Amino acid sequence: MKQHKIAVAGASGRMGQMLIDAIRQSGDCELSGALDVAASPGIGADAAAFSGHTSGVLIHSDIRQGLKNADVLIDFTRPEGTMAHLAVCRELGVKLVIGTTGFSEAQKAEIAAAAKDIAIVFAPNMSVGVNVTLKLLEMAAKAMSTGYDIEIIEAHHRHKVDAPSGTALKMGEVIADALGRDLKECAVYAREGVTGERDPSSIGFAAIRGGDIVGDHTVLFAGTGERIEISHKSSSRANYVLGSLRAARFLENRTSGLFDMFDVLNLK
Ligand SMILES: NC(=O)C1=CN([C@@H]2O[C@H](COP(=O)(O)OP(=O)(O)OC[C@H]3O[C@@H](n4cnc5c(N)ncnc54)[C@H](OP(=O)(O)O)[C@@H]3O)[C@@H](O)[C@H]2O)C=CC1
Ligand SMILES: O=C(O)C1=N[C@H](C(=O)O)C[C@H](O)C1
Repeated sequence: MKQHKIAVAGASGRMGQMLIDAIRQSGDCELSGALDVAASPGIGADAAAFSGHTSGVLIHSDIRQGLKNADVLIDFTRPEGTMAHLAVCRELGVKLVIGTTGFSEAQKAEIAAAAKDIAIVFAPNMSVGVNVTLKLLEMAAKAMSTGYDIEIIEAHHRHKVDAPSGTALKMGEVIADALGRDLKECAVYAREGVTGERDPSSIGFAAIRGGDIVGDHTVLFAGTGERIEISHKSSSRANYVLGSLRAARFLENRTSGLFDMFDVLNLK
């Protein structure tokens, strides 16, 4: 019995395609709709065609059409796409798993407001490993609150459009919170020229883009006579896909509220 009727936004994208295949292979999920932007070459094609299968679901650009049979929408698109999907989900009472990154503060506030009416899981990284790493970072930051310089280094494929990654920013937030700092005040996103000595209260970020790197994150705690590196490396997007389906299942009995992967994985 297929319990979860899932629509996928960004159906022709890297995450969308893998998700559609994972839904096909799951025992309990059914693809109920597929969305993409009007200009996408995938519009009108069967959503599973890329993997040589037939789902019977065509990729639409009409959001209402794509959502008409869905319990939950999983969105891996761009912030402007997510915001358009969010408005229609709210209107139709469709739950939402948001994996997209790169939102402004105003857009995040709109997502939080919509969660008063519909249940939403919103997380910059759906992988179990990354979320466990976030917990490790919380502990490490508390234990190394003085005498250690903190730098966050991330590497992603050449197609990624936002930097630093949503995950790197989340790592920065978790560490800043653990240290009683405000990331907005202590983050350093770029260094060039005569920068002066490092401010010990700063949290630095470095973003590397190249090739087909799926997603690597390292947090460096550099002290005196030692340094500690806490790393997570993705070898495929399967971890994000499996986490997204867990998030969709988690929403089954929830009608409203804003959740993250700590809620889904019981890490709070
Ligand atoms: N939370 C997590 O665990 C993860 C998050 N991500 C995030 O998910 C997002 C997508 O990543 P990825 O799949 O690699 O990206 P892709 O570019 O491969 O896919 C994005 C998809 O969204 C579509 N799209 C683009 N703009 C819009 C829009 N305005 N409205 C609706 N659809 C749109 C694209 O269509 P077209 O190709 O025609 O432009 C494409 O189908 C990124 O923000 C990324 O950072 C990625 C992996 C894991
Ligand atoms: O764009 C990607 O690929 C990824 N984006 C997410 C992010 O910005 O953190 C998650 C993962 O790192 C892959």
